[in-house]
Order: sequence, then C-alpha cells, then structure tokens
Amino acid sequence: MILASASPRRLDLLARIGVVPDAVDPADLDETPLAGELPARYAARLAAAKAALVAARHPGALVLGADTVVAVGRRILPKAETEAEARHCLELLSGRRHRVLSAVTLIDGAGTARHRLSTSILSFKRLTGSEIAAYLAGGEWRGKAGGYAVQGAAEAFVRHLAGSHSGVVGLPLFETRALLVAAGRLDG
Ligand SMILES: Cc1cn([C@H]2C[C@H](O)[C@@H](COP(=O)(O)OP(=O)(O)OP(=O)(O)O)O2)c(=O)[nH]c1=O
Repeated sequence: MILASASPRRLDLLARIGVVPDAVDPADLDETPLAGELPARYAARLAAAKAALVAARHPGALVLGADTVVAVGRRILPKAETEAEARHCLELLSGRRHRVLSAVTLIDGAGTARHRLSTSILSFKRLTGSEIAAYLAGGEWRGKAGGYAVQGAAEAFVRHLAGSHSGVVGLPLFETRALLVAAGRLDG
C-alpha cells in the first residue's frame, strides 16, 4: 500500500488504525481551485487526482490519497504558506462557523477507485488581536488548510466541533477505514 501524501499527520492517523503503508509517495500536483469550484467538489477532485497520479507510478498497488479544505460558505481558504495568509484566514474564522471537508480516495490493485467525504462544522471563538499574534508567532499554521491546526494550540479556539476530529487533522478515520474494508485491506 502507498500513501500518496506528504502530510506526516496522515501517516500518524493511519498508524492509529494499525495501517502502515509500504511507501509514502506524495503526488505534488497543482492545487489551484477551478473557477467557481465548490469546496466539497474541490476536495474530492484533489483527493482523486492525488491517488490517480500516484497509482499510475505504482501499477497494481493499493493507493490512498486525501485532501483537506477549510471553507467559509462557498469560499475555499488557502493552505497558509505565509504569515499574511494565515492572519487573513484567522481574521475570517474569528467568531464564525466554518466547514472542514476531508476527501479520501482509495484505488485498489485492479484500478477501482473508491471515494468518501467527511464534513465537519467548527465554530471558533472571537479572536482578539493578541490571540492572533500569539498564534501566528507559534508557527503551527504553516502548510495548514485555513491557517490553523486543530491538533495544536488552535483547539483552544474551538467552541464546538461537529463531525470528525481526524478529518479536520487531515484523514477521516471512519471513512478511511470503510474504504480499506471495502478494498479488502482491513477486516470488517
Ligand atoms: C484544518 C487543518 C488542516 N491540517 C492540514 C492537513 C493537511 O496536511 C493540510 C491541508 O493540505 P492538503 O493539501 O490536504 O495536504 P498536504 O499538502 O499537507 O499533503 P498532500 O497534498 O501531499 O496529501 O492541512 C491540519 O494538520 N490540521 C488542521 O486542523
């Protein structure tokens, strides 16, 4: 089995259900949303594309790809690479409800692709300027969808989470397990 992801969180989450991939081979593709693309569609498209790209490099292997997106309404927040982007995300998320969509695709050895989507709804407290500044200084936002990581200090901003904590971190374990069972890789 190949994990088509550069995210160490996804590897850790898989290990929690006893799955250790034989290799990690990130897809590294263009993650620009299409014009007018809705968040759930976007996450599903990217998870499928990551898995397909890596499956083409490993014929016959079981390949798992995933994508996590933070959305406010129809708006897709960026994966924060700069402090300015992370600040913009946190200001938008402050005192608001948002969704985290985590799509997973598993392609089996015969080339059959199976897909699942996890949707979580989170509500953040209203963030003060000094809370945002302290969070940005901590650096946990780097490379994270929506500019925060719920598995770190940002969990203290979460008033309410409905859905999948593992999905927010990057790999929804309920859906991932269901895919692995369907493909015969885990016992049902
Ligand atoms: C919202 C949120 C996202 N994230 C992470 C999960 C993903 O790694 C990242 C979203 O980017 P993704 O494009 O889903 O994943 P990635 O670029 O890290 O890895 P790859 O494309 O190779 O699979 O944000 C957290 O770790 N915690 C959170 O609370």
